[in-house]
Amino acid sequence: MTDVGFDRQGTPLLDGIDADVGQGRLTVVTGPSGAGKSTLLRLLNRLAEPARGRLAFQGRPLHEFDVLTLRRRVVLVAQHPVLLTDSVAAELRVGRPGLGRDDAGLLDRVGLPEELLSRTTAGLSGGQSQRLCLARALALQPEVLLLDEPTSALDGAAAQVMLDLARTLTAAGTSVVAVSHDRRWVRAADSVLVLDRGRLAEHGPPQTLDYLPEEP
Ligand SMILES: Nc1ncnc2c1ncn2[C@@H]1O[C@H](COP(=O)(O)OP(=O)(O)OP(=O)(O)O)[C@@H](O)[C@H]1O
Repeated sequence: MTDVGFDRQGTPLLDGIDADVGQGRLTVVTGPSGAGKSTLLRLLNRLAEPARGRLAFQGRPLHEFDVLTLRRRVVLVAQHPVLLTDSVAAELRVGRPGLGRDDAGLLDRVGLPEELLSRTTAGLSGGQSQRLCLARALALQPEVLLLDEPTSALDGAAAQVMLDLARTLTAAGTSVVAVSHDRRWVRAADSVLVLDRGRLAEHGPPQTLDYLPEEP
């Protein structure tokens, strides 16, 4: 991101954002509510388009990518899960109809039991739905995973599974960018972007930051 800005109804919502998301790194975007964190994440796979500045992925301007191709490589898991099918097994195949018999493995990676495979999506809890959306995203084997508040619907143990998964993914070369208010995520990050009222207030490894989220 180079000098990136985004406006809503003529008012700058993000401005002057300069940042790098390195390959195989965990980047955490944090800061007060309404600072523009989700909007920043949406810019990274063209769910929002910048009003100013430049975004590039692997050296190529983001606007040159075919949107569908980009969104299969840079996959966003939204804060509020949207399930697209009526069964857990079908949900895992949304992006990869030819997916083999790795369903149980995908569920296991996000901390869901294999028994869910025979269930409908209708009866899932918020936390289960959020994790199923993440498993659906993992089926695409993304190069970059964008996570918006990945632990907002999870208890402490399940939240730790998510953080461990993020670190496993980065160790395997996937880049993870997560919006989070959780101090554990901030402390575990390779790099942190602190947004405040649409500006990049701080950017660096966690130990160099003044800002620490209120949530434990
Ligand atoms: N669809 C929309 N229409 C109008 N305003 C919006 C819309 N989406 C976001 N905003 C506003 O843009 C600003 C930034 O929103 P954004 O969701 O990016 O912030 P955030 O830092 O992710 O907040 P939070 O931590 O509360 O999720 C906020 O003031 C918000 O009210």
